[in-house]
Amino acid sequence: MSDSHSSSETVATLKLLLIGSSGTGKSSLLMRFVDGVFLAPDEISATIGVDFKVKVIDVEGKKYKLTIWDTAGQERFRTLTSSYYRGAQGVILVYDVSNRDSFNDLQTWFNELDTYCSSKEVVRMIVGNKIDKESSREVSRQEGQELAQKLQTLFVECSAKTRLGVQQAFDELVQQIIDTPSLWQKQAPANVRLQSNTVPSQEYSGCSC
Ligand SMILES: Nc1nc2c(ncn2[C@@H]2O[C@H](COP(=O)(O)OP(=O)(O)OP(=O)(O)O)[C@@H](O)[C@H]2O)c(=O)[nH]1
Repeated sequence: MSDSHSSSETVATLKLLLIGSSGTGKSSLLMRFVDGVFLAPDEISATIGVDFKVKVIDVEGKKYKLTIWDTAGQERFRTLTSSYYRGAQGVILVYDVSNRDSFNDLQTWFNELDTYCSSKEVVRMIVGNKIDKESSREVSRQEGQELAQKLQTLFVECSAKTRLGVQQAFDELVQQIIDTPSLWQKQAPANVRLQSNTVPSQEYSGCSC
């Protein structure tokens, strides 16, 4: 997969979400993936509400527009939760490998995901971030893998700081979405007359939840 600077002729727009407890590095992962940067702790602030970034990527000669949504981990900043989940095709649940509480919190995040995004097709991935903090690691790679197996999600460990594993995480998630056409190939051709009980879509109608 590679970057593309033009958003023309995109095959589909894919909506991806980042969820997980506060401070796990969701905004940092988004910035690393989209902008290629990592902000120092004194340069980054907690997300208030929702933020999103757009990136066009090239997969096997076809362009896909990713809209990647980053929500606040802190409960008091979370609003409009259901609209945030609506239409998502891929969800990344982030924990911090140096913070066991953030790993234990994953079940709660998973429950929220199940509540708002009941479709079994939506691609889920657990990401253990901050692997550069190896000396203060509290959650082993094996534990992460076992939870992912139990919850039937993809699993990647990474570091937004060093960028190790970040591209791989997004690549695997997007590839799995592309391999599940029913998630995003719901657009009716412009010249097809829709049945009266069919809701017309604009660019796509990947509302999977
Ligand atoms: N060492 C290290 N620190 C990281 C990494 N990713 C993020 N951080 C730091 O962790 C802190 C929290 O990062 P954020 O990206 O703001 O976390 P968040 O999950 O978006 O937090 P909320 O917006 O409150 O939900 C910041 O000080 C980051 O610099 C990483 O891979 N390694």
